[in-house]
Amino acid sequence: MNQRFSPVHLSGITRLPPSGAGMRIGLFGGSFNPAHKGHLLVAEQALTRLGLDALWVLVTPGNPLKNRADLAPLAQRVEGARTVMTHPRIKVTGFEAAKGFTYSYQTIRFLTRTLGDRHFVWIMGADNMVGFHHWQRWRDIADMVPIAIYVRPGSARLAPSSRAAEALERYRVDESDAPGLALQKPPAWVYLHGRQSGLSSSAIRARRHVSSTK
Ligand SMILES: Nc1ncnc2c1ncn2[C@@H]1O[C@H](COP(=O)(O)OP(=O)(O)OP(=O)(O)O)[C@@H](O)[C@H]1O
Ligand SMILES: O=C(O)c1ccc[n+]([C@@H]2O[C@H](COP(=O)([O-])O)[C@@H](O)[C@H]2O)c1
Repeated sequence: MNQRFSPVHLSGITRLPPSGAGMRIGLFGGSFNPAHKGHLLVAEQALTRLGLDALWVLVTPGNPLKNRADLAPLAQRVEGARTVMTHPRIKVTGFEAAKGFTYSYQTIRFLTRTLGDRHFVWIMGADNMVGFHHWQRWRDIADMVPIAIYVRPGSARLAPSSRAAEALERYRVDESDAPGLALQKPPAWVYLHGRQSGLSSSAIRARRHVSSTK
């Protein structure tokens, strides 16, 4: 077996990062197939704008709504995310795989129950807000944790009129109140505008595919 992906190595990537009572922690889930600077932008903006103590990058074993045919191994995606998102308050983990979690509501339920004295915020790009109503138990997610949406080219106009955004409209928090979001009782969500990145993992994969077939 390739040493890099051995079970021993995997155990190191599936640990939960350390944290303490009262900490404000952003949960930034994703495929990161591969990670890119757009992810770093969202993570850094979330840290600053939401006044977070830490941001945990949760590298999913596989988005339940995406085809896994070209999904790189978890260890490789975690390593890539650690390389791209170097920041003292950003921690990358693949812990959902070790727990056997498929859906984000499982992850959020587990974290909010077992670490009930932390203040978690779920973070996602605007494209995920557009399809959020397709997620397993999305209304329960909104009841469990405040949510921050970060603007993304291509979804900037669609996200605010998405089905989930309309259903949750009355819980929307003004952007100027974003620093207090982590302490708000859910449902509560904010739409963050700011610097945008046009990068995407699918475009990177497509470019790699073209150059490998040349
Ligand atoms: N350029 C970006 N701007 C804002 N949010 C982004 C950007 N790229 C990714 N995100 C967000 O980061 C999280 C993880 O995204 P993911 O790993 O699926 O990357 P992706 O570039 O969207 O991948 P793909 O192109 O394969 O769908 C998601 O919440 C996604 O909305
Ligand atoms: O729980 C669900 O039904 C669900 C559906 C789609 C996506 N997600 C999660 O959303 C996060 C972003 O996924 P992705 O592939 O857009 O990077 C990641 O943590 C996924 O596990 C979760």
